[in-house]
Amino acid sequence: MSYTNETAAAANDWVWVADKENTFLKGQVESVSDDNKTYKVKIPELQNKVRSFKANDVHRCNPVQFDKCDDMASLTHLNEPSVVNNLQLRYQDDLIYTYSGLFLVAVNPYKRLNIYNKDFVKLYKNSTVNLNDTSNNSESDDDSSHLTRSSSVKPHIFATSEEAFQNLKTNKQDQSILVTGESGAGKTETTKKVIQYILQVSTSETNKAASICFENQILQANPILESFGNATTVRNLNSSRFGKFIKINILPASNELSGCHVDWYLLEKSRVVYQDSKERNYHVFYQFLKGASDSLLKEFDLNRSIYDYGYLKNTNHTIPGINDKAEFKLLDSAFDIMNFTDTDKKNVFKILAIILHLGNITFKSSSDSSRQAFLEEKSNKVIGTIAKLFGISDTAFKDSFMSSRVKAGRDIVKQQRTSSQAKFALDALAKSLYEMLFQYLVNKINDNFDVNAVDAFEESNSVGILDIAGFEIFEKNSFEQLCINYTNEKLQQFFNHHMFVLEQSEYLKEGISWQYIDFGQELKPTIELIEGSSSKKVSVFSILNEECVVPKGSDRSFLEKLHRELENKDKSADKSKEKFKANKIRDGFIIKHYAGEVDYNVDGWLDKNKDPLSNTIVELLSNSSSPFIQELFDERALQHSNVSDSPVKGGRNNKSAMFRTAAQRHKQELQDLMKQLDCTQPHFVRCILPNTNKRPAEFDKKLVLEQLRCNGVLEGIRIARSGYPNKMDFHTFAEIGS
Ligand SMILES: Nc1ncnc2c1ncn2[C@@H]1O[C@H](COP(=O)(O)OP(=O)(O)OP(=O)(O)O)[C@@H](O)[C@H]1O
Repeated sequence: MSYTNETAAAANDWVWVADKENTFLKGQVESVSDDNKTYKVKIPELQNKVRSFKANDVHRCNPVQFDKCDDMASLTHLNEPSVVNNLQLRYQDDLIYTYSGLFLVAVNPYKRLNIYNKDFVKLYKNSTVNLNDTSNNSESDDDSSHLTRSSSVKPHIFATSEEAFQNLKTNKQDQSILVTGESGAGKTETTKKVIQYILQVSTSETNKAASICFENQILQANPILESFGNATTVRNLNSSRFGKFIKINILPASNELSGCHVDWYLLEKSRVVYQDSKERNYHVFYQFLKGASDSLLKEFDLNRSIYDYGYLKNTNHTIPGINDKAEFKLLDSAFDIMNFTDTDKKNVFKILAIILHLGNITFKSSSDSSRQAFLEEKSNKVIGTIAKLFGISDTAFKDSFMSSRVKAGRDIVKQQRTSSQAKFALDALAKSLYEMLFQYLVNKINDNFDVNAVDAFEESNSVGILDIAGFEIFEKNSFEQLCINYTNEKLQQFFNHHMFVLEQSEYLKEGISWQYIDFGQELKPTIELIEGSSSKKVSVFSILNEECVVPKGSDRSFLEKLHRELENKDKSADKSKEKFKANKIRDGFIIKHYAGEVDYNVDGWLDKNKDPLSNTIVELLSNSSSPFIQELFDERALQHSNVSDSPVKGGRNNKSAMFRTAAQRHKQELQDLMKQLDCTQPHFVRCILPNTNKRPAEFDKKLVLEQLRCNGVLEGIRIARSGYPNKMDFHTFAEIGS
């Protein structure tokens, strides 16, 4: 990437040069070719060897007074190596937070730093400065104040939290803090720090008891979300496998906490039935089996050995530093604090037990030519246990996954499934149940906050913290990556547009005539390619949804249609088509995202997008004799009917027909999120993974650079530089001029 306003280097200048092994090295320019295209540079780290470089691979170093600078936007020479070098120098001194214009960059320290205690809260409390202060000579008519972080305190997540809190109080406007980054980069820890800070500065003096009780509840929602939504992965021992948006409501007049609400996105439900080697299922399964009482386990026909369960037995059972038994105790008390009754808790554990048993239904390898599924002998007992827990009959349950109903002309006929089809149906049920359980838990947490909401009649404002995975480019990219990359594309668009609005208002305030480009528009073609628009009906999602309902639709027919409809063969002016490329060699397609080209493979996309549950099983369970199971499936059916284009027909038993595809659901949820974010004043945090070994003090420059390219930090710099890159307040300008 090159930066338009970067000044070219001359002889004797110190520069950064590209280097395969070290990412970049420092050197001194010996000479520049007449056409300014080639540089000869002497490199001390390579025994003063002189090497030739193309101009694009040579970037000027900053004067030493800029070393470890707090805000990288102030660097004289703003280029990739300078940004990475500044972060590295700071990281070595445990300065993990750095500003880059509107971004707060946070590099994971992988060690406890003593920078989050009460003294630090005190330091940052009331530390913002008012940009509209008259002493700043601003002639703005705008009567809202803009409180921003002060340069007298060091960059910190508390400074960003304080900025949000003060703007909420002063302008009575909702705030958002958007935290993104790779897995293990520190998003969840950062989110917790924001919550910790907001809770500490917003505690009301007048209603202290109520406030502390509420604070406790907000903090206790976390163990529940982590037990059910986090798992050990290769990257992170406690990885959140879902995105969340936590809104903390505050009464601006009294600073009192008044409520809280959690929304969640993209739970990785495949983990319930399958985990990569060295990874685990969701924490709660291990906590439950290790920590529950003997009588509770007996009630659900479970025993303690993790090796006895198909969905757990191939996973790492013990993780150093994680005590599942102790965590179960914490979960149990979190349930109590969140007002879950004993019956509620039993219902939750019952679903976990059903899922564990579902993984134990196994099939004989079939020798018969029909390839019809045959159960292993011991599975009949498991089926009996599951049916009892579900509150349905054994035979009806067995029938629901051993056979399917297919349309033959006007009739519906029963067809026996093969063992892999039956296993697929069972796994689908386990995954859906887990997702429904997660939804139930979040609903219950939110209901509890609503009941405890302080002074519901007074208007409150919120600080919303979004903790969501950043852009993903893996070796193999599937539907899940498309959803997360599409989300990040939208969030980047939101950032670019926000920056545009801010810059534009600056120029207007100063009376500068300037045609500023809305960089948010640059992302539109990619977003439209994925989700479609009123003018562009055909998109990746629309084709995928269509293939899920047409007879004989398959991953292959989906891919063929994508190539047919979206490839820009006629070189039309359709900008979104420029963002699409077929990849015939790898059975997939390529999308040009802002963060780079991503190669998607379409294996399994139709199954991932469709309702994984058959009508038969939904009907069966919504008529269960267990009120909880019935309610769970009623809830699901209601969700479907709310968004369905067609009205509910045929009453209760027809509810399963109202399903939304995963793509439709995610598109809708994202639209709702963006609508909420649009009404907030946003703040942006980018978490950075410094190494893949989870080690303190290790800084992998290449890894960091890749993240800065993907997470919009370098994009932000590019945009800033396309306007007036350096801004000076009036006094300084006058001083320099005189
Ligand atoms: N500010 C911090 N101070 C100390 N340790 C930290 C900090 N941030 C992150 N860590 C360490 O890094 C680990 C991973 O962080 P975290 O779980 O927040 O990552 P994440 O970005 O939320 O990952 P995922 O997307 O997988 O959930 C933490 O468990 C902790 O050990």
